[in-house]
Amino acid sequence: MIPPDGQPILTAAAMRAAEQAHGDLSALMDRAGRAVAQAVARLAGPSPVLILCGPGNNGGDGYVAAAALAAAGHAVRLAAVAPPTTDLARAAAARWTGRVETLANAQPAPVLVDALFGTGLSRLLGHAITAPWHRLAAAAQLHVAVDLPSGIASDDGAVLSTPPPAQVTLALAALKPAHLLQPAARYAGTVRLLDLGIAAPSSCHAIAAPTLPEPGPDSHKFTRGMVAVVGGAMAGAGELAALAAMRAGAGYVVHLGDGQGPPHALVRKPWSPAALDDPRIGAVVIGPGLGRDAAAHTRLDAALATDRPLVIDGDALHLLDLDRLADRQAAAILTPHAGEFAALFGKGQGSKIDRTLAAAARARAIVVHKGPDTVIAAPDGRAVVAGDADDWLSTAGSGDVLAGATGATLASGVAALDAAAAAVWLHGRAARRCGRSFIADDLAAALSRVR
Ligand SMILES: NC(=O)C1=CN([C@@H]2O[C@H](COP(=O)(O)OP(=O)(O)OC[C@H]3O[C@@H](n4cnc5c(N)ncnc54)[C@H](O)[C@@H]3O)[C@@H](O)[C@H]2O)[C@@H](O)CC1
Ligand SMILES: [K+]
Repeated sequence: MIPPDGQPILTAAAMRAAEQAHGDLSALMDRAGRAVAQAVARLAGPSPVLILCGPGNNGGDGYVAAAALAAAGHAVRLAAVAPPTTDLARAAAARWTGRVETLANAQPAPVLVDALFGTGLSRLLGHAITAPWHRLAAAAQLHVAVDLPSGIASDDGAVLSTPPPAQVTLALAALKPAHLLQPAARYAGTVRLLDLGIAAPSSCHAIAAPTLPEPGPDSHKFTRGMVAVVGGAMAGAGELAALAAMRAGAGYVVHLGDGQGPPHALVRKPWSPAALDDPRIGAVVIGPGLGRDAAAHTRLDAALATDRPLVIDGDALHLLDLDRLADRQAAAILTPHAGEFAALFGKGQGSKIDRTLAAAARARAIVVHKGPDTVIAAPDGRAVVAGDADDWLSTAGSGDVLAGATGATLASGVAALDAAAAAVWLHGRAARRCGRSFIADDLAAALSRVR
């Protein structure tokens, strides 16, 4: 049971291609079912298990798992929604010599295993399936999904039919987008990967703890990374971003604009375009509290005209002409939430991952598409997905904190995609450290503890 951090994410088609390339599908199902049995046995302890099997290969995994649990002496029953329809599932079902109960009449068990549908789900689940399944799940103490919670769309995380939430989802061979994308991910509970020994290459991965440069004996404030935050109409938002940049590890942070007060470590200068010419600046953060007036336009213009790496957030995203990015050599990271993303890139097509990749290609920049799930995409087709954001992050200023943290990681010298992913990771972890009803200032402070 491998944690999802850093693991490849595959669409259903890519997963099928990886299975085909492996060749021996029956051996693969055998491995999958046994791995599920082992995981369920560990989770269930001595408690009796009821496995619900669908007609396809997800159900096939369920039959193999049931046979393996029974062979190990575990109390296990099985209920099916329909007879198996694939050769693989039929062969798997033949290995289960126990009784096959109907879903409608099945009695509850303390541990319920959902092997109804996986990556092959193609339509809504009927009431004849959902009603007894919800009844059985409500009576169970532990609900485990095989590969995916049934009823959710593997590739885009849509919920076709609302499943009873699982506490644990056992992803087979690789993660699927729905394990991390909302709204599906909230039904998956804790996701654990079962390694089936097949190569599952992907340019899309789950977020993982970053490797960021550590200060050494020869470090000084400018080698740690210098960040310039462009202030604007709402000075507090820019200052919050500046504070976050300091807490995320930047050695020197300057706020260009109005505003005063602590922290004393923050360097304050009045806005001037010339201030951006300092060659020591490793990243310019623009957008938090910038406003949308003529002055804001001028400041964004000046930032785009520099050769410094940029983090573009908030108001600056509303003023941004994407074509201006095409001529720039230095990296740019855009951090839109859903509304800003739609305004900049339109509705788009496909999953949040597809749409963010298309946006990154269009902008020729790293795009951090924020939300309860955050997708970070690069123009070269790589993507990183962060699931399960802390719900308490829905607080004013949390985006400013992310923008500032991104300035720090970008100024530290790591590649732009890694810098963006690192900041998202630090931000997410900081939120967890803050507990409940925290404010953005607490979040910025917690970045130090996460670093
Ligand atoms: N990833 C891997 O390496 C492996 C995957 N395997 C399993 O194979 C699964 C995919 O199997 P399948 O492609 O057979 O797909 P599923 O088992 O997910 O479902 C397909 C079957 O369900 C029917 N169906 C789809 N939606 C329905 C609905 N709403 N109501 C009623 N029937 C519906 C289809 O007509 C088809 O018969 C994976 O999720 C995984 O569990 C394993 O067996 C082997 C290893
Ligand atoms: K399932």
